[in-house]
Amino acid sequence: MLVTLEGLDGSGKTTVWEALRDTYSDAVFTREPTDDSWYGEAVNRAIGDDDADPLATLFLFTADHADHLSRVVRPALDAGELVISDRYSDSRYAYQGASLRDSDLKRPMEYIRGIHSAFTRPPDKTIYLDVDPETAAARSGSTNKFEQAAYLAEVRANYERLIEAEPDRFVRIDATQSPEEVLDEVEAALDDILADA
Ligand SMILES: Nc1ncnc2c1ncn2[C@@H]1O[C@H](COP(=O)(O)OP(=O)(O)O)[C@@H](O)[C@H]1O
Ligand SMILES: Cc1cn([C@H]2C[C@H](O)[C@@H](COP(=O)(O)OP(=O)(O)O)O2)c(=O)[nH]c1=O
Repeated sequence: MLVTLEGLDGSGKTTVWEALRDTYSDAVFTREPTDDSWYGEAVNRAIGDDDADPLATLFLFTADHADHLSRVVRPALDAGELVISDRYSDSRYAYQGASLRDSDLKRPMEYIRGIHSAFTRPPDKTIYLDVDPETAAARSGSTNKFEQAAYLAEVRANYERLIEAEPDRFVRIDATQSPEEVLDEVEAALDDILADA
């Protein structure tokens, strides 16, 4: 089973993801962008470059996803493992859908979802940590171009469109709560997901 964690920078995904490793120690924990491949390194170069071309950045993230699927996700799922990924394809739809809003692409998010539909492995469930852009930007320290409140507001709107399109796949968690409360709710949601599997 593939469960993904999604949310704005600063929503608390990594904090939750780290804590879950103790509770679900048999699961395969992974993330996007990957941190163990040259594809992921190329992505992080683009993240750190304010002049990086947005369309080229989309394809770097997508290349990293293709490698992540073949090297990590599909083998683990084929072995019957529970896979928990900190960010996955919804981040591409939400973030690059926003960063390409002024491009020649008429409907960027739909274009990106179309590219992925030819090869991706959709999540079975997605836990969405919901937080307002101002809180998210304040927590993340606005350290990179993706962490600015105005941009995060567009990303959040894209996430809401994804949730509206697939309400049964998403579990919304109020991430403005304390870390302990957020983690309690995420673990309860994950237990429910696994019980229904
Ligand atoms: N529920 C929370 N309430 C307040 N601060 C939080 C919460 N969750 C995480 N943080 C803090 O916010 C910052 C970003 O958390 P992180 O888990 O890295 O978020 P993300 O991976 O979603 O960007 C960290 O300093 C973390 O300690
Ligand atoms: C996976 C992914 C991440 N991102 C962005 C979100 C983050 O700002 C940045 C790096 O992701 P990450 O290292 O997960 O940052 P954070 O832990 O703060 O969420 O890349 C995309 O724009 N598209 C993607 O497909």
